[in-house]
This record gives sequence, structure tokens and C-alpha cells, in this order.
Amino acid sequence: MFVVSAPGKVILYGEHAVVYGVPAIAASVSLHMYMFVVDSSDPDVIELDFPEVGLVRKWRRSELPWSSVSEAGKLHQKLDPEVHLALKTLLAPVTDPFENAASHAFLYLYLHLCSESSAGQRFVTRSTLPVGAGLGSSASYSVGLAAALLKLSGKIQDPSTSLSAENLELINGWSFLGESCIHGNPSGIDNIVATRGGAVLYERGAAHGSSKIEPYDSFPPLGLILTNTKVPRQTSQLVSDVGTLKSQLPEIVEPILNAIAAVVSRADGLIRSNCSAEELNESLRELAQINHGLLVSLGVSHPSLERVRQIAHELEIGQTKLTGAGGGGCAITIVDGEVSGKRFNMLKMALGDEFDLFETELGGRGVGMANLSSSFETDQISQLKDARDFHELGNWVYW
Ligand SMILES: Nc1ncnc2c1ncn2[C@@H]1O[C@H](COP(=O)(O)OP(=O)(O)OP(=O)(O)O)[C@@H](O)[C@H]1O
Ligand SMILES: C[C@@](O)(CCO)CC(=O)[O-]
Ligand SMILES: [Mg+2]
Repeated sequence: MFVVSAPGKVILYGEHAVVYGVPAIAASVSLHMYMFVVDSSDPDVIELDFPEVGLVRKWRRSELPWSSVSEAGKLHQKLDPEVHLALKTLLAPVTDPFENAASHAFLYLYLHLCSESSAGQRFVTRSTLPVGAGLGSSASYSVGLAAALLKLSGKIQDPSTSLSAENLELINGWSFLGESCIHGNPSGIDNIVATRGGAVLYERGAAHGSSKIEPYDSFPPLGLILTNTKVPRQTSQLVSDVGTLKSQLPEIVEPILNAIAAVVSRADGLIRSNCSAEELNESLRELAQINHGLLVSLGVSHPSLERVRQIAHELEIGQTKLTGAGGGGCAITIVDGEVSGKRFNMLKMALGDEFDLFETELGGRGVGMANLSSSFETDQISQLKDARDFHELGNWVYW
């Protein structure tokens, strides 16, 4: 019995454009997805219990489309269309899009990493991240899933003190395929941040394995408030809408993507420079405003996100930008100076109960795993509340 965890992320600059090879800047957040792997009551059955997406499901291993899996597909470079299609057919009766996407990613990785003769297992998730809200919940789920199945199948040996660079590469590669099942066309930025943690400048490469990752050794301690508008949306739909706009109006969309590239390049230069904290904060706020405007012109904002922007502006708290895929979900406000309880409460009161506000630390640890003691009972899972409860479950190993 063991548990794995992976963090969510915020994209500070460059979302959507990153899908088309523009660099983007992202950092992990201190909210995590946890996946528990425990023995199933029936040795022939795999059971999923994912309360955040309302999914409770069981499959006999013999029901799964093992014959569609090829050895070539196991090299995890891109989705194997045959397995993808077999799973679409199997999951056609699952009409809820969240449940369908989570089951699809699970079964795709299970079929490739485990075998028909593996023992029965039960997989239970718990997440302190809002799901489908722009903070990379799909990537933290995919990273946790990849890590859990790689450990279960022995492809990652039980690590004693830390995960190796090879472990990390395997987890990141397989989680990208999990993201591909959920998103269709992920850039890979969310899964790399959920895998390695920290903060990075990421640029998607044209070919598999050619993406560029430039970590930040020290990321500025930005005062950041996260606001969840609680307006549901799906990244797959928003990414596909921007793709459609780009193919219909390339002469308009390409210059917008180039302008986003210039925003990212300027922000990267500033973060790596030794300018004063004040100058950096002011410039990063200005760049957030420009980046948000460019995302609005791509059609990925939402009235609820504009409301957060307007209120934070009226209260002179800082500059607000959508983060992740937009269309609802979360906004980040880069605070003018430090986040004080007073400012946080002012924004919270002005926005009201429709919105959830969080403070988070940027740049924490990536994927982790811990063995559970033999006395651990699955009933305990629903009682775990915060990061400390999860941390105390065992000796965690990280990269
Ligand atoms: N805890 C979880 N358990 C099971 N599935 C999850 C969990 N968290 C996320 N998912 C999967 O991820 C999907 C949501 O991903 P989506 O990419 O739309 O939003 P996001 O990742 O939260 O935001 P963004 O991609 O903008 O950062 C859900 O439909 C579900 O399939
Ligand atoms: C919208 C997008 O750029 C970020 C989602 O967090 C999609 C992606 O990069 O995969
Ligand atoms: Mg996502």
C-alpha cells in the first residue's frame, strides 16, 4: 500500500501560446493531488474511487482491451490511436466528461504499464486542488497516476531516499500521455511542473524529447492571490477553440502569439536579472496586464474573470490575469507589494461567496511517494484534511 502526490501549478505568462511553441513561465503551487493504491477486495478487479470527479467504477481486468496494446505503444512517445479508439468505445456509456476523461487516462496508462495478470488494486484520489479550474489538476492527476502505476509495475523500484532523474523522465513521459487523453493537445508545461516542482521557462519542441526546460534557481517571492471563479470549463474545449481561431484567422492570431512571446521573454529577462524587488514587481504586474489583454483577444476570458480584475483594480490591490486555460476557473492577482491579511480580506469581502480565494507558495516540491504502514485503513483517507495530515502518512521521497 502506498500513496503518491503531485502539485498543481500556475502559469504566470504564456498559456495557450505555449501550445504553439511559444515559451511560457510556470511554477508549482502548494496544493496537491494524492493517489492511494491499496489492495482490492476482489483480486480480479481494479477499482477507482475519485471523489473530486464523482467517479466510482470497477473493471474486471479481463474486460479491458489488452489486445489493442502494441510493444511500440509502450515507448510512450505519442498516443496509440488503436488503444485510444478501443477505450473510447469501452467508455462510450460514461457520459460525464470529467469522469470519462479521468477513466480514459487511467485505463490508457494501466493498459501500457500493468499486465493482464497484475493483482487487483483499488485507487483512491484526494485533492486539495480545485478540479478543472486552471491550476493544473489534470496534470497533477496524470503525474500521480503515472507515478503510481510505474511504482506498482516495478518500473520504478521502491526509492529509499529520493527519486532519480530517470524516474522523473519516465513519470513525465507517461503523464504527458495521460494529459493527452484528457486534453487532446497539451503543450507539456503542466505535467513538467507537476513532475519536477519549482519554477521553469518551458518551450515545447517540434519533436518528442526536444522541449526546452530552463529552471529558475531562485524565483522572486511574488505576492500572489489566487481567485477561483468556480465557473466550470474544460481545457480541451478552450485549447481547441483557440486552435480553430488560429486556423481561421492566422494573420491575426499569429501576431497575438508573437506579442505573448515578447511578454514572456521580457518577464524571463527581468526574473533572471538583479533588478530591485520593487522594480520587478511593478514590471511583472504590467506584463500580467498585457498578457491578460492578449488572452482576452484570443477569446479565453470570461465575465467572472473580468469581475475579479475589475474589483482588484478598484481596491488598488494589484494586477489580475487569468491563469491556465481560462474560460472561468482561476485568476491570479499579483499584489502591489506583499499579500497582507487586510488586502486578502478586502478582496474576499468585495467578491463574496461566489468566489474562493487562496494564498499559495510558488515553487515547492514536485512528485512524491510514500509507503503506508500495514495498519493503515482505507477509511482513514476521507478524514485527511490538509497538507500536514498527508505529510504525516509516511516517509515521503521526492526528486
Ligand atoms: N483529483 C482528480 N481525480 C480524477 N480526475 C481528475 C482529478 N483532477 C483532475 N482530473 C481530471 O482532469 C480533468 C480537468 O482537467 P482540465 O485540464 O480541464 O482542468 P485543469 O487541469 O484543472 O486546468 P488547466 O488545464 O487550465 O490548468 C477532469 O475532467 C478529470 O478528468
Ligand atoms: C491552455 C494551456 O496552455 C495551459 C493549461 O494549463 C494548455 C497547455 O499548455 O497544455
Ligand atoms: Mg489541465
